Amino acid sequence: MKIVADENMPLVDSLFGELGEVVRLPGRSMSATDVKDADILLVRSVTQVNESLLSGSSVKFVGTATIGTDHVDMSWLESQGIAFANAPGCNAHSVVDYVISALICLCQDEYKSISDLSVGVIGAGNVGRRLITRLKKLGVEVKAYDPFVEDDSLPLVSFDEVLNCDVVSLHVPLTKDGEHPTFHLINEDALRCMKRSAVLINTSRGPVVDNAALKQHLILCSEFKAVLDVWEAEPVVERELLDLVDLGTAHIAGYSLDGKYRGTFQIYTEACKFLGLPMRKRLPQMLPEPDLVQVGFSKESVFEEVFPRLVQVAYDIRRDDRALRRAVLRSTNVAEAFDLLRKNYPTRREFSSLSVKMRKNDSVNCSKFEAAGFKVKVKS
Ligand SMILES: NC(=O)c1ccc[n+]([C@@H]2O[C@H](COP(=O)([O-])OP(=O)(O)OC[C@H]3O[C@@H](n4cnc5c(N)ncnc54)[C@H](O)[C@@H]3O)[C@@H](O)[C@H]2O)c1
Ligand SMILES: O=C(O)[C@H](O)[C@H](O)COP(=O)(O)O
Repeated sequence: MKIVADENMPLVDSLFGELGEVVRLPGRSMSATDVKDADILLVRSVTQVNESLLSGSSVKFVGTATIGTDHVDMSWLESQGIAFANAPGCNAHSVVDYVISALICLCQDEYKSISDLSVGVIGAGNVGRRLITRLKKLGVEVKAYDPFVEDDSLPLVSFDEVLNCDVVSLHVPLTKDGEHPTFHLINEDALRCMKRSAVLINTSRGPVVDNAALKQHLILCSEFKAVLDVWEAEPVVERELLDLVDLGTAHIAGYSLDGKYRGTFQIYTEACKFLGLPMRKRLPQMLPEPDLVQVGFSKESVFEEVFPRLVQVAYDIRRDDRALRRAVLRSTNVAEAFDLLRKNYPTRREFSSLSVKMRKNDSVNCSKFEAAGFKVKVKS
């Protein structure tokens, strides 16, 4: 059996190696010739999986180690009887870590606490729900908008109402058809409805925000802030827009090691099911021990003061912002520099890989650290 896989997918050899011959290729330039005689195709979001890639090939199963599926023509795959799997929720916690790190960073600049904010979450799926849960437990006022979800446990409001929050964070798939398409969901009109001093965070897909309208809005409204992990013309990043946003990163919100491993593992699980083979590997055995396992604070520490520092120890979004700005400034080929940053992304672990050492009687702070996504170890 021949398995063609994106070269930037971890664990492929150890998981799929025993199923067949694995050939690893750059995802963005994968061609019909590359995949013609493959049985299994494993991709990430940079490979367009459609008729022109797969027509006449022997591919029977396609797996994408991503949450998003907008790069895959699923109806064509179905019409051809080609099985398909993505990895729902695989890196959802990583994206939530990213958003919390962004909020902490912006709050620090204004000497504010995260609990001073109201946050509007657009899209209450795997990422949105986890974000809502963590933020609510941290004392943040949260509202959510999702026309496809009915759930009394969620703080669901109308689109206009969600846009009225201090922060609006996008967690929708990129869709162009149907009753509620998300292409340019945030356009000139939506931006005008938001507060003048609002923050827009986009970790979904670039075209969910009309980038030209956002650029114009940032030029006209100096108080408005934007945090962009995804860009409309990826892998090209418009320099002028990058200069205007507060934080800009190279589509790495979901790039925790945990999330990437989970993504490959989820499609390995689906491939084994498809092939009717037993799964011989388990994910926890494969994840390495994190470098930083535990942190502790002095007796006098106050949660509000140590929490931002803890978040930045676990994941500091400013490092990824600096890396993108440096790459874009120095490179003559922005697209290549963007892809290289993603290919060489350093190991990042999820908040949940880090334990906070607490005193036995400190139940209030224990629950706050847990709410933020960290593990808590109580000193006996
Ligand atoms: N930047 C990254 O690294 C990264 C990582 C993971 C996911 N993503 C992106 O984030 C998206 C969301 O991830 P998820 O795991 O939460 O997906 P999900 O499918 O679990 O949830 C998406 C939610 O969006 C809702 N939705 C759809 N159209 C909507 C609309 N017009 N308005 C409001 N809500 C709408 C759906 O009902 C669903 O509840 C993915 O599709 C992917 O494109 C990006
Ligand atoms: O949809 C997803 O899961 C994310 O956007 C994913 O992290 C993108 O990473 P890529 O597949 O481009 O490496």
